[in-house]
Amino acid sequence: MEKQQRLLSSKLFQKSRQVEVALSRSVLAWREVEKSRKRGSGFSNSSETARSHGVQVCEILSVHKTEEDHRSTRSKNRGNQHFLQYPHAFTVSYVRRTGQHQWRCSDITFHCASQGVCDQWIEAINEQLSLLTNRPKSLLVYINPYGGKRRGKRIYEQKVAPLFRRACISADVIVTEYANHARDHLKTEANLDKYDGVVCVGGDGMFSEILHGLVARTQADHGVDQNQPDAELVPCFLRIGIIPAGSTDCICFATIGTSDPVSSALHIIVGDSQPMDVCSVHHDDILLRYSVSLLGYGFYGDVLTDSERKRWLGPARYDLSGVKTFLSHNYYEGTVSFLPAEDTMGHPRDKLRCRSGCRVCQHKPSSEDGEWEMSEEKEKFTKDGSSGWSVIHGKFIAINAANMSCACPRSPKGLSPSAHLADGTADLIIVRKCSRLDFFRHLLRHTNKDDQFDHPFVEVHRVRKFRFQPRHQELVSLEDLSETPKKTGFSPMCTARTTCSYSASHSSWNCDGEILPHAAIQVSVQCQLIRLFARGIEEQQQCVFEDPCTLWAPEPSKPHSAD
Ligand SMILES: CCCCCCCCCCCCC/C=C/[C@@H](O)[C@H](COP(=O)(O)O)NC(=O)CCCCCCCCCCCCCCC
Ligand SMILES: Nc1ncnc2c1ncn2[C@@H]1O[C@H](COP(=O)(O)OP(=O)(O)O)[C@@H](O)[C@H]1O
Ligand SMILES: [Ca+2]
Repeated sequence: MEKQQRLLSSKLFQKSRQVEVALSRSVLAWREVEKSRKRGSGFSNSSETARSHGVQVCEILSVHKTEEDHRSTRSKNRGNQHFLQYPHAFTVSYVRRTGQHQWRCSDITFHCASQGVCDQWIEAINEQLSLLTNRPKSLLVYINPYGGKRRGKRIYEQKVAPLFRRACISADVIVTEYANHARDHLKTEANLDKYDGVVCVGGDGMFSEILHGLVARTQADHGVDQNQPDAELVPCFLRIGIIPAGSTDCICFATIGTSDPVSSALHIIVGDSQPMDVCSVHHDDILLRYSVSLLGYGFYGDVLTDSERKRWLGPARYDLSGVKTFLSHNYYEGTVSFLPAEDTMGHPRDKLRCRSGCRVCQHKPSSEDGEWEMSEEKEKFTKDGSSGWSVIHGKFIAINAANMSCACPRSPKGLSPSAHLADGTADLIIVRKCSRLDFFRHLLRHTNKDDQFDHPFVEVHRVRKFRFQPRHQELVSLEDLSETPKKTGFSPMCTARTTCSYSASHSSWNCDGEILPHAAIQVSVQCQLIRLFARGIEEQQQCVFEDPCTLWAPEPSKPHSAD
């Protein structure tokens, strides 16, 4: 094992135990000094039995002097010789993994013999922390006070703000007063030069506001016309952090592995960075919206439309509307065309799950790559009327485009368990007209380990672009492109009827939880357009880091000791 260079080492006290403490560029480690060798000076490498503990420097939040606490500890330990010998203390706050992707902040206090040693430790750790340049120092926070169970403000103030303060991060907080407040503020007013990131406290709908504000601002600053479906969009510079306080929170769940405000805050503090694909949704030459999670027509569109009328119910509205929509059992007729992503490493039905450091996402072809040019060529060729695009006419219960897994507490593996966060593709899931029982079987598989694509009426394709054209396209006036959705009218020629009273020729698109006013859309995946303060879901073993024991190996020359 490669030996790490020790920057500082001391014999200190932790609780009532004497410990050896050492700092390298990457690890802060400590281990109990064995009784037999307590009188010796410096470190010994002969101890194979003492248990080493350690924390990666990149997962230390902060270090500070422990004055108040220390005094009370001293009085508690009156008479204890060690505490009289070690009257100064410093506390290190660090990330501790508590299972199921949950992170917590833990503190450890080390007691030192002199003020000088204590200061030296604080300075040395702070120096290493200052080298971590990806950490945000200043954040712009938007809170939706009405998202989810209306707990956004309390969650931020009680769970997140204290951690930001501990990590010396300054935050300007805006509690939104109306829908699209955050989007418009970001788009036109906010002085973004002041910040290292934007934090969204709310659900997927609130995230969508931040996304639209930031992407629109970035394109405006670079003179890019978002309405052009072929425009090359400029990636957003600022990262976005999500503090989950909504109803589904699938963007947070699928990028961190849990929807937990404290874990999210810690990922922001350590300065994680996760690139994310964004789907642009156009109707002819007008940009309708962007989407990062689910674009769903039919079932999920109908669930959303119905649930909006039940907002007062909070997150439970989706379950109620889900059952109602399921019983309605509507289907819709139309044409789906898509450009398959043939040049990617993965497939929607493989077992290559997108995890922290995902190789499929790293492999994504860049615009300079031959691979990418080839697929662009193929597309042009197709527009002339030949191969490349695939076309499906039919009757569909649901058409879902999952740009990421869409894992959430309701469906822990998500709509498309092997979809990738940043590979430049989306998984297009087509559920054809089938019986209620079959559709129920398909839905049920979103909640267990069975393959939801293993049905004859379901097909799934990994795509770069797709289009949908409903069978009977109503005429849409330009006013209909405004943000307030209008209910589509019944076409007199409407034939896509169901056996139930609740039926319409067209459904709506559910775009990250917002209703789209158009049924006919053209969608294109914009590879890695944004970045989140996240790292993707960690494999359980990824929490293990380099063994701090290497720090205890003997130094060739005397280490810089602060004993
Ligand atoms: C039989 C049980 C079936 C359970 C099926 C669960 C599937 C859940 C898939 C969830 C995909 C979520 C994709 C994310 C969407 C969000 O962007 C978006 C906005 O989130 P926000 O409110 O935080 O802003 N959320 C949504 O659109 C919510 C979708 C939730 C759909 C719930 C559907 C429940 C279906 C229940 C059917 C039950 C049939 C029972 C028959 C007796
Ligand atoms: N102050 C506000 N008043 C009303 N609506 C708001 C406000 N701030 C944000 N919104 C809107 O609330 C909607 C739902 O927000 P979200 O945080 O996603 O909660 P949920 O997950 O419960 O849907 C979004 O469409 C967002 O634009
Ligand atoms: Ca993707």
